[in-house]
Amino acid sequence: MTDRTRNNARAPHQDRAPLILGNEAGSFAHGVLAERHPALIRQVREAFPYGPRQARALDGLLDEITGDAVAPLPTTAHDHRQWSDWGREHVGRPWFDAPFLWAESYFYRRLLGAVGYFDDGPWQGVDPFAPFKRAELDGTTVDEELRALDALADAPAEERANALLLASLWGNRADLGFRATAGEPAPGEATPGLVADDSAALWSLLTDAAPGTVAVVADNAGRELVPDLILIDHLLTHGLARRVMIHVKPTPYYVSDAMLADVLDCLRRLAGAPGAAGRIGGRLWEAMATGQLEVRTHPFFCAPLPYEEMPSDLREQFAAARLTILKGDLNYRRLVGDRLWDPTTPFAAVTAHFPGPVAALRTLKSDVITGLERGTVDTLERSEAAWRTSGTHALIQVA
Ligand SMILES: O=P(O)(O)OC[C@@]1(O)O[C@H](CO)[C@@H](O)[C@@H]1O
Repeated sequence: MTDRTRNNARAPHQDRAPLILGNEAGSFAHGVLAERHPALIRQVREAFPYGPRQARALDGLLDEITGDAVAPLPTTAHDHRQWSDWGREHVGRPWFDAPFLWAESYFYRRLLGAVGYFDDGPWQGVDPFAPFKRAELDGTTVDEELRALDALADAPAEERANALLLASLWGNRADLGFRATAGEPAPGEATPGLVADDSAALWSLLTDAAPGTVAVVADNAGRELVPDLILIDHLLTHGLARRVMIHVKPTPYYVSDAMLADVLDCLRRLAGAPGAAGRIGGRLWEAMATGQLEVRTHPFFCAPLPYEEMPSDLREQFAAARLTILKGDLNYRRLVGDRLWDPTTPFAAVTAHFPGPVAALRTLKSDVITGLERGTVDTLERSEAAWRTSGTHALIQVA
């Protein structure tokens, strides 16, 4: 048992920070529920020739999220009981009054229901976000990013490692959910900056003397997952990890979140590229075949719950890992709790529930933040109003 598995007590700060709700006009959370979600329904509706039943269901969902109370899942849904349990306090009440994390998660579940994702029939399992993910992965930006690997091939190992870590970190900017609202600027257009950098601690946990299993909890597909996979290749080929488990979502979620199909698309994209990228793709393909790289999934990854409440089977997997790397903003919100923390609240305190060493690689795209120095917070507050949500800043935090 590690110190962390013993330390399952609630962090002392846990009850003091308020949960983020969607009902504060002008807040980031309110904007997501009021603007981003309706825009997303319209985009999905246009991206497929859905039949009248699906179109009606999407229109109904649009009406519901913009005005009506939260409706339950139909009693015939496979996960009806689970969601009625999770939604006991929210169903029948305004969408905006629910916790932001719950409302977003339930929105994606309802969207999948509207397009018939779980129903018997030809639309079963058709990812409503696939056209957006595919367009991004096929784009020329990915070609450029893959070509840049050739220049890195001869760089000293440490320089290469740090460049790949940063590429994986900043890959999190390419989040298609961000693009759902027309006119919203693409994230990260301003000069990027790290607000916390524990990269030295991260590398110190990964030693080639006694490499262990590394868990990577993936976030977005495409332009985020490609650099994640490249980083994983680096860990495996340099003996910094004996095995890597990459955890992905079981169903479509938050627009661009990665599923197994997306991992396969990215591997094909890499393997089909010329130069260093193609060699990396070939090695990863082989690593999948030998089990050195394993894709895993779990229903909890689409649950509206913080990691503190993860089930024991997942907890055991993370406890067994030398390091778990959690990618992206949503994983961060679920790791520390979707709360309005004082930004100087220690990261180690709010992640004490996590069963093993954990690293967060995240660009800042929501109000949640912990573990900052007071001076950093003061500088950020003076310099830019939207530093928490615009994706212009990022962090590497380790505990
Ligand atoms: O987890 P990711 O992909 O980095 O970000 C997901 C995200 O864009 O979705 C939410 C809004 O829908 C935000 O909290 C968050 O920024």
